[in-house]
Amino acid sequence: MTKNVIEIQNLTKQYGKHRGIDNVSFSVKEGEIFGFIGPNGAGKSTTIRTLLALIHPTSGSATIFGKDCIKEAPVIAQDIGYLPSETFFYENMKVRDLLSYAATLYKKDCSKRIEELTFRLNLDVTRKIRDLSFGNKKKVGIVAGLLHSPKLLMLDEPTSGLDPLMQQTFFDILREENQKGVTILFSSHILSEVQKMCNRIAILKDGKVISLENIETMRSNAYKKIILHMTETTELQTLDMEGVSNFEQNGAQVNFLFKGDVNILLDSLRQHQMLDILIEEPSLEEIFMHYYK
Ligand SMILES: Nc1ncnc2c1ncn2[C@@H]1O[C@H](COP(=O)(O)OP(=O)(O)OP(=O)(O)O)[C@@H](O)[C@H]1O
Repeated sequence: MTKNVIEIQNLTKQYGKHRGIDNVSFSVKEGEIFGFIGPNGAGKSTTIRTLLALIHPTSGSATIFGKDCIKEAPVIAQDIGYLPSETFFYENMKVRDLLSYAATLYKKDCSKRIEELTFRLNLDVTRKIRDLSFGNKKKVGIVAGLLHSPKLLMLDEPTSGLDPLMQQTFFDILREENQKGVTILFSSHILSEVQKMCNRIAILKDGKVISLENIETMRSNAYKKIILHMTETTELQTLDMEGVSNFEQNGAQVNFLFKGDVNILLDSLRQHQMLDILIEEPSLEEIFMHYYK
């Protein structure tokens, strides 16, 4: 049976009077890419920071590699790579020096891996941190998180600031790591990137895990948001069809969510004159409202 790399039991973090996370429980299996998704303020960072013992839980417990994540934090840290959502580095240091310094935290020679990663991410190691753009600082964070070839990666909103090409390179690197057996906890508020990368996801809302899903199940239940700009304001009676929900018509603009065979939908729409059609991914809030009906 596959081992659990992370096991979280009833983890609660209260920031004084403010809710951080409330009774969070889930586990991540060895070799999994596990998505951790939720809107801003849901508690993703709080969960990750508690697992890393950067903050202490109010109650509950968690283990990583079978060890208590608070009591044995220093031992566990040797095998974890962490990419925080916002990176803070010594602004005056050169990238090369900063990465060499980060490598001294680990009991191994990381120089070859630093070279490989900075090359792949096209990161100029001769520049000072303060002269880097937001995206390039993010790349420094990625290299710092991966340089010791950890067995577990905890990535908190890792793609913010990376251009699409770099995101692709970064995803390629993550997939290669995963193929070597590395387990990945990937937090995001972008459903599409989680769907692309992950095997399973936990959905967090208001500090609570509201659902644990297999990504395949989630995909087969995927909603699309459809926005139509009509040439006239006639009522779209024909859209009273299976798979349509949250239907709203405002003059010539029509919005609704659709789940099902898009060909049937397009056949139905063909009967109308339209100026434009937009097909978008619904927001997480919309999915929360409709996916779990
Ligand atoms: N240091 C703190 N003091 C007080 N409240 C905090 C603190 N850090 C987080 N919180 C609160 O805990 C809740 C969870 O925040 P958290 O940063 O974990 O969410 P998140 O899912 O990572 O959101 P985001 O996507 O915006 O980073 C929020 O309501 C937030 O206001």
